[in-house]
Amino acid sequence: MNMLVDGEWRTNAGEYTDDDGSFERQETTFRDRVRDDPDARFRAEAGRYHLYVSYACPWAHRTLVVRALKGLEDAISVSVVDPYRDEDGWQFTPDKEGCTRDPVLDADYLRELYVEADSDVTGRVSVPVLWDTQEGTIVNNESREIMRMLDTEFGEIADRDVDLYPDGYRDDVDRIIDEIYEPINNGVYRAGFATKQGPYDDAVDDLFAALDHWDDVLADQRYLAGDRLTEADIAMFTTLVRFDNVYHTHFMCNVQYVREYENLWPYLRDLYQTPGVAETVNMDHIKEHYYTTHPDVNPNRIVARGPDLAFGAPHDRDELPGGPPSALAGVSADD
Ligand SMILES: N[C@@H](CCC(=O)N[C@@H](CS)C(=O)NCC(=O)O)C(=O)O
Repeated sequence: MNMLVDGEWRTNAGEYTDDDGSFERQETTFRDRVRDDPDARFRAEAGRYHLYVSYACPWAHRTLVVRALKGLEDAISVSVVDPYRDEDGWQFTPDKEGCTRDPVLDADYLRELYVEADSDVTGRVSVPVLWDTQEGTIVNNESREIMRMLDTEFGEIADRDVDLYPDGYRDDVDRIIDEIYEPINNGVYRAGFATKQGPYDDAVDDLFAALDHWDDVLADQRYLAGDRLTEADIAMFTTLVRFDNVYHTHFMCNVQYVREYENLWPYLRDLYQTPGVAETVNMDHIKEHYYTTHPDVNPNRIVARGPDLAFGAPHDRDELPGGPPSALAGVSADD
């Protein structure tokens, strides 16, 4: 695998899978927090933080959705890496459609930012990254924590009063994010990167048992935690929106398409149609990344054509109690 070891880039630093053929996701390295507190080292401020993402990455996508829903576009700037990741890791290719340069170091590779933050860093060079332009360092590179910071610590700075971790729902939101992580969010990777039949079968069993479960839950409630849109839905969304186009085929999660689920498919369309969300989905980057970046899985790098999904079709979920935050009413792509 490709990673930084003591600040040096290595392209042969061990394997993705353990001896049993099971995929193992590494712990992320930078775990500081931005806080809504004037005395905090990383205090919430407009214009101070920069977010590095790939449109392809479901983890990074979570942070983009929260940024869009809260209206943090002016306060937190973004760089988008090339969806194709080769041996050199994530790269900045500003001339490519949808990609941007790095305004911080004018770097060619994301790994340069990691080394700038810690010259001895050992770890994977992953997105998302929340960068502090004041200290010139990485605050955090764990999507769940960045999602929470953008949601709860930038209240005064955000354009919209959108709370995705509301009082009264918090325990459920945390529990659901935990519950869907291993079988669903990480489950598709466990299936796709398994190098033996047993771990693949286990991953697929867990994945579809969990999808069946949440499909049942969503028969009677609009969102995962009930009648409110929360961070748990965002965590689910970024996996579901990639599912039929990528995970079903590329990662062999082909027991069922999401679009065949009675409730998950309208739920996915409902989330997609929530103001601000559709603009965060770049299916070209998503498909290019997965189909071209994993030579062990798809050595010829052919990008599968279909399916063309009707994310904009009516969903009828508004018949259930609740709905998107009222602050989003009337918000359109141009706002
Ligand atoms: N736990 C991390 C995982 C992030 C992650 O694995 N991102 C992938 C892209 S989808 C990545 O950048 N991988 C590059 C690598 O691991 O070398 C998070 O949720 O933020």
